[in-house]
Amino acid sequence: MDTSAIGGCAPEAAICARGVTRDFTSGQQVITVLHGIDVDIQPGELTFVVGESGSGKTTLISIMCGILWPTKGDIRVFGTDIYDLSDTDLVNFRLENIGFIFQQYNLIPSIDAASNAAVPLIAKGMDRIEAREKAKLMLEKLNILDQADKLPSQLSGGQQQRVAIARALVHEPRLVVCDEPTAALDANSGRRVMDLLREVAVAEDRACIIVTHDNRVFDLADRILVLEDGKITHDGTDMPDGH
Ligand SMILES: Nc1ncnc2c1ncn2[C@@H]1O[C@H](COP(=O)(O)OP(=O)(O)OP(=O)(O)O)[C@@H](O)[C@H]1O
Repeated sequence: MDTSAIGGCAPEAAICARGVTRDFTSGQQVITVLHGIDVDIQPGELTFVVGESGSGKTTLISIMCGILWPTKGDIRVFGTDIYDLSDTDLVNFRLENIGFIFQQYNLIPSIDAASNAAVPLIAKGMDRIEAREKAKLMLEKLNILDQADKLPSQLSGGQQQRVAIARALVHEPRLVVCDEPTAALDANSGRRVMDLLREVAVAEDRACIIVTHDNRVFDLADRILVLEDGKITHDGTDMPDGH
């Protein structure tokens, strides 16, 4: 495998980020939100990204999952330099390899929960009936099979979040990226979702990155990265002292 494009990338890394910088323009002002992030995410690990509001967590994971271009720097996901791909190849790469759960669930309002959860399978060409059946198995694991025929508007916030989680996991992607996946859930449902993320997303050839403020689940992390003002200030198996 060619590792020349990104310095020091282990071929087995799930994600290798080098010098990742992201600027946003607001009026005349340019704000640098990420300052040259270098990090490797290992397969088989549940990695948490924590940090104050505005520290750049969502920006970082959006870049890692191929939906937000870095201003500078490189990202390699399972050996592919994703921002060197054409737009079509990047869409296909995401479809094949990445599941994401964002704070906005982005469910399609006109189709029911099972069809929403089946979207990645249908996009990959699976027959609709088969895709719905597979999606229902995931809804069952998330304890909301009884909501399968309901429209998103008929579901509570926590139920909608679980449909979004089912949609992210249904095609068994190698990389799962989640922004606050337990935010709308009670403690038991939150644990259940974390167990499922571990079960589905963490295997030798897979990885899962979770942005969370939820200290109820910190003990489940294999690795915790703390982001402060767009820089990684802590990288360890636990939270830094005093947190
Ligand atoms: N599209 C954008 N245009 C301008 N500024 C942006 C944009 N997206 C993010 N920002 C700014 O970048 C900074 C980091 O945002 P980001 O959402 O990555 O932080 P975060 O750590 O995920 O915060 P939170 O925990 O509140 O979700 C913030 O100051 C935010 O206002």
